[in-house]
Amino acid sequence: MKVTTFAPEFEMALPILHQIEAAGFEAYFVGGSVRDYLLGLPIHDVDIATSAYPAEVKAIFDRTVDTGIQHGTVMILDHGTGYEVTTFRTETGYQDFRRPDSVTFVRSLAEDLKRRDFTINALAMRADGEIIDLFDGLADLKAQKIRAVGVADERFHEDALRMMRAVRFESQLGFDVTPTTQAAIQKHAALLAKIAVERIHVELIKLMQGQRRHNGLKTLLATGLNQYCPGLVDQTAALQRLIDLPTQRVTSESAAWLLLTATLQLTPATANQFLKQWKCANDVIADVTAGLVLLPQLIEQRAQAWNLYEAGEAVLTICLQVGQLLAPSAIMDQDWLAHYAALPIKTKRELQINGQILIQSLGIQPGPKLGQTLTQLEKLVVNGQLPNEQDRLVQWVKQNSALSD
Ligand SMILES: Nc1ccn([C@@H]2O[C@H](COP(=O)(O)OP(=O)(O)OP(=O)(O)O)[C@@H](O)[C@H]2O)c(=O)n1
Ligand SMILES: [Mg+2]
Repeated sequence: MKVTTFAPEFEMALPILHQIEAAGFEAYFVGGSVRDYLLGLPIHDVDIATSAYPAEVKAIFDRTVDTGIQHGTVMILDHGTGYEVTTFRTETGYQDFRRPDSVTFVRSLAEDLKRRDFTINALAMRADGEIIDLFDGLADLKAQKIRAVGVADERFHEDALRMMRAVRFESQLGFDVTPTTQAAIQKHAALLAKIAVERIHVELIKLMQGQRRHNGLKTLLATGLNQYCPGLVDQTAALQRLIDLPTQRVTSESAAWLLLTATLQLTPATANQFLKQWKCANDVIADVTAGLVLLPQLIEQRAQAWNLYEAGEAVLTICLQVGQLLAPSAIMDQDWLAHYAALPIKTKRELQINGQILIQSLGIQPGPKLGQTLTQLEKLVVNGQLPNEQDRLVQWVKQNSALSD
């Protein structure tokens, strides 16, 4: 098969392929970019594979960086954006199920493609548009199948993370893992224990945000991969609830974790531990734990102005997304975004008073009481009980607060 038009992302990188070919070597676009282009999906990174050895690649171009030279990867800076060019390689050993014991550079594209994970990821595209399809990846793209290249057991032994990639692609692409590949995942699920949680995290969160989340989750559960994921061990009932939810997508990492922790019925405190085990970033943990406070308030329709204010717009947004899956009618009964928009202030910075002003205008001393009074004022303004005007706020302190005693 030959494609006649290129995506702009490929057009931009074509001079690199041409230069490598002109030097007498082979060069191809490979991996996810070829797959996504053939599926009509947006392209993320354009990866290039070549028969030229790293030193030969560096001799062809003016500006290069050794980004992963021991694995055969050189970054080319000659054509604007950096492009990673990787020498064809085979890997042997895999004693630890995640890193090859040694990488051997080879001159043959076939040798390189046959150690890739799935047939749809083992396609290569030449500068003239010819698609090299040694493992029936095109047929699998058409049939929407995720099939390991060659013997599935070997592919998962080489890198156990590939089992998570399989279920992630099921969700992202809406494809199905073939029965043979699925059986191999089930057989080797325990190898996932060898993989760093950070890498599993990336795949799980892509799965959770995919268009067919339930598809990937079903296979995760059916193969027992969940048994090697922190906090998901023996969570069959919760995962089944997640599978049975409406199919709308969640579109951020925080929303994905909120959906997962809410379905697992975690509290903010237990979610904090769960998310730490998954090595989540602190800002994600903060949003998700705040979301677990607000979400039930929204679903039970008891969220007050102060609750919305404390949560903030970002947390409200993820709660609405997740709430629409967990309790659609309850969540949609009120226009929470309008409630939020109507708040007199959105942050403390907007409050027309601060400690300095109180100290100056009332001659009071700094201390814990000052902080308490400011919080009191903040609540009164948020609840619409006092206008956000400096004079009125100072006046109120004079008349009401213990500070002026
Ligand atoms: N564990 C892995 C990771 C990657 N690959 C190969 O390297 C390519 C690029 O890897 P990567 O960018 O991680 O994944 P993509 O398939 O490109 O998917 P994404 O769209 O998420 O980048 C894959 O297509 C596949 O050919 C592999 O065989 N085994
Ligand atoms: Mg990629």
